[in-house]
Amino acid sequence: MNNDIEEILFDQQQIHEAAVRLGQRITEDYAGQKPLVLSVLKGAYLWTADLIREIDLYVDLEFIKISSYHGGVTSSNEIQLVTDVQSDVKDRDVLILEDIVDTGQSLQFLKDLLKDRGAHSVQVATFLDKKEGRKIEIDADYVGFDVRNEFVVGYGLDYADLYRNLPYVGILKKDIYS
Ligand SMILES: O=P(O)(O)OC[C@H]1O[C@H](OP(=O)(O)OP(=O)(O)O)[C@H](O)[C@@H]1O
Ligand code: HPA
Repeated sequence: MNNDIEEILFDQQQIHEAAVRLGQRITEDYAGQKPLVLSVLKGAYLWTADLIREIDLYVDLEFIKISSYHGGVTSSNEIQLVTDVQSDVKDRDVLILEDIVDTGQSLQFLKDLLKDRGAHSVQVATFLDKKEGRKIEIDADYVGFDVRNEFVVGYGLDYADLYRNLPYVGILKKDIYS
């Protein structure tokens, strides 16, 4: 599996430091509040596990599963809600945890959904931000790392549902998917 990686971008130590850095900022920014942390499956499960342990607040933790990349490296325009959040988001301060914001379509879908359901505030903490990939003008509030316009895997991020268990983030060799 490691042989399929062109270049390692972020190792375990760098990832840990990003979680600490963002956790501290979120703890300060949400002081006195009890945010509803909404983890977006499957990709954000490791980021969620690491980041929430660096947030020194009472939080509710919920999961939602959406799908846009149907086994390949290009997103479909159609986002599907696969598994819905289990609690009411009305009047809640929701902090979405994403592994990556690329085209921005998934994030737009989620923000619209939460706003429609009456969330008081919606912010986003993404592990990776691929700004060059954007098709929709949308920004995350907290970013672990900016990443260049390459297909990356590991630390929750997949290609064809594989590589999520790599402990680091790397660029996938092009011959794997071309
Ligand atoms: O900004 P976008 O272009 O919408 O891409 C970002 C989304 O794509 C990936 O999810 P995917 O649909 O592949 O599901 P997964 O989390 O189960 O891998 C990733 O986890 C984000 O949720
Ligand atoms: O670069 C990526 N890698 C894995 N999943 C993704 N979803 C959007 N962009 C990516």
